[in-house]
Amino acid sequence: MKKLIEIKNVTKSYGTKKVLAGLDLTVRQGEIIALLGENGAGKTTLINIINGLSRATSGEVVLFLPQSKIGVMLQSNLTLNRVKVSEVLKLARSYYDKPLAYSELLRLSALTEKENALMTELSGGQKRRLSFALALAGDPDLIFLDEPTTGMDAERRKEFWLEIARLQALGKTFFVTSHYLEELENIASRLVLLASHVVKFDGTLADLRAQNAATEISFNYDGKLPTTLQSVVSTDRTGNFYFLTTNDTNRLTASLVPLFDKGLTNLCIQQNSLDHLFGTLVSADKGRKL
Ligand SMILES: Nc1ncnc2c1ncn2[C@@H]1O[C@H](COP(=O)(O)OP(=O)(O)OP(=O)(O)O)[C@@H](O)[C@H]1O
Repeated sequence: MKKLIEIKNVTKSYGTKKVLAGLDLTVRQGEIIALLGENGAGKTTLINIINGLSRATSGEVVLFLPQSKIGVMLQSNLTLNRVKVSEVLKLARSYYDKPLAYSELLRLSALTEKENALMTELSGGQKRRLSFALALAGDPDLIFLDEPTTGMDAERRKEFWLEIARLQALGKTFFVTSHYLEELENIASRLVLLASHVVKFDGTLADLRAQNAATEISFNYDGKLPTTLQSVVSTDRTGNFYFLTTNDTNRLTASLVPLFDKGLTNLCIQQNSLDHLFGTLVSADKGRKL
């Protein structure tokens, strides 16, 4: 697929504070990249550098598309006093030679019923959706979404991600940051984890599962687990709730069978979640630094 951005050896420091140190990344058309990292890892800094809102201390960002074909949905909503939804959408369109049709922008904002409402009258989730539509006003090919679903309820989040999937099918590319990892799990085609100032992981969820532990097994059990359990990668215990990970589900489950007669209940087997894998990677990274 066509290259859209190439980031080469980018570093960024604020005074003596190092945020990015030799970061390399290539973005290709049609990808939905989830940019992951703890608070302060440098996600917004990287997005700002790519968009020319902040300057890298050194290194290079090469764009293979015009800046006007990049849309950005910032982390905070812009709210103008005494301006209606319809007016701000029309204003955003006026900045571009080939904007999306007004009716399409209104549909993307999911505010058809609120077309004549003032921006100040919108709820938090509605403001987020309006910010999304504004980012799409110029019909961009690459869209940055910084914490896009903050304030949206479960149903609105679902609708939002369906819209992203629809736009991806049309060839649009997305770069997303969110602390709601469960919603990125299904949509992201690629995960990029920032930690210790560099890209610590770059690949698919399947790659991440293969490199760590593919499956989570949890259950309730009173007492200590026997040493006969097979293929356990990690064990966590809170009271009588056990949380195990494994790369060989069948072997571990088979070795748990004798515990059914000894009070094991609520056995649950599922694919390792991005939430848990992220935690594993971040703590491994911190462990290495000690
Ligand atoms: N203008 C600035 N001046 C000084 N330090 C800054 C500035 N902007 C960001 N930082 C620092 O750079 C680091 C990275 O911040 P950044 O906002 O990029 O992190 P983030 O990964 O987006 O975090 P979050 O998940 O909380 O949004 C933080 O330690 C932050 O305090």
